Amino acid sequence: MKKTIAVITSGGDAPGMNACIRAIVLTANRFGHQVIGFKHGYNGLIENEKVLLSPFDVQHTIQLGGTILKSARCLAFTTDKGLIAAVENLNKNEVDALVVIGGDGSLRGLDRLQKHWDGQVIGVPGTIDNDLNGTDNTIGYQTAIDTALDSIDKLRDTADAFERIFLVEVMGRHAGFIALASAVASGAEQALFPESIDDPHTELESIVQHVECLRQVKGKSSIIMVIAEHLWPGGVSDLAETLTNQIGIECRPCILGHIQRGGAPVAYDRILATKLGSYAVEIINEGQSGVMVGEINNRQCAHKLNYVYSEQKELDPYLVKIQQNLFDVVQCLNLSKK
Ligand SMILES: Nc1ncnc2c1ncn2[C@@H]1O[C@H](COP(=O)(O)OP(=O)(O)O)[C@@H](O)[C@H]1O
Ligand SMILES: O=P(O)(O)OC[C@H]1O[C@](O)(COP(=O)(O)O)[C@@H](O)[C@@H]1O
Repeated sequence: MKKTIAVITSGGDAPGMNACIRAIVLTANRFGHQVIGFKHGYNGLIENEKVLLSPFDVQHTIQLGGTILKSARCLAFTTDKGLIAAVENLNKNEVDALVVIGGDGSLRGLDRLQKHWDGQVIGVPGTIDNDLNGTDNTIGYQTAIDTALDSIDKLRDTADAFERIFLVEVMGRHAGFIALASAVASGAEQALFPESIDDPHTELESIVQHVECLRQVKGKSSIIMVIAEHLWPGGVSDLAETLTNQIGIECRPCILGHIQRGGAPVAYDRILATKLGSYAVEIINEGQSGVMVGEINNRQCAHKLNYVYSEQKELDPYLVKIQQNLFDVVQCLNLSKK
């Protein structure tokens, strides 16, 4: 049966969203479905801001960062009035299935929508934060790590030249995936992320001790600390100032910010986005609804929407352990004293 499939990109944009839109359009076209793109996330559904998407419209977009459909956060969609307007426009356009490419908030919104709309709803994990269950990687995460890594490598050059201490803030809202991965890959001497720290202020003493021990072990040498955003009240600038005062060595802050959301998607994200976009259309054909598509151990899968966002996704415990062990200088010093 030929269907009308609507697609939006919502919340923080992520490299690979275009590759996913492309895969949805090309796969849908193969089955004779029509695709409507609504623009600016859920705002487009409420305002009926739409564009028909043909294979021609998505050609040569696989390599582009950002999203050709634009993205946004949309407070109105969280209200009953906004939700009703969105449902009315979906019905008015005779949409059979809605695909939302976005993060946990977008998928929460989609879960709410499905209770008020009869069409099929399918989520696709698109966020640099990787904070969704039901998939090993979200679209954009691998690119964000590489982007952060590129900057941290450059910081290391200048940090080494001046033998300085840098505190680098990376994104991740309430999840430490980008912080942990970019810290391990860059050889950062310290990684601080929400999953490893309950109350940052009670950790200050151990952070200070860690830096002092590093200086003792490594001599006057550069130190890179990767810190997840929102971890330290006042951010890395405040932490850098606090550390500078405590240890008497100047610590410099560096906030990578939205640079981590941009750029061409790496091959992994292009391929993942292509697989998940195609798979989303395939399960629409099967009549599925209320699920997010994902990939676990290289196998495509679909999990209920409320499963993917309800629980905090676990970091790789082995990676957490070795990041801590490799730079457990406090223990090194204690052992060398024995
Ligand atoms: N609990 C919710 N109910 C309805 N809509 C929501 C809910 N949470 C988020 N949304 C919608 O999804 C949008 C994107 O969510 P947000 O958390 O900002 O980004 P992301 O999807 O990238 O995590 C929000 O602006 C809002 O329109
Ligand atoms: O661009 P904004 O609205 O300031 O949002 C910043 C947030 O968006 C992100 O880049 C992506 O998060 P989401 O995918 O959940 O929107 C977070 O890492 C960051 O905290």
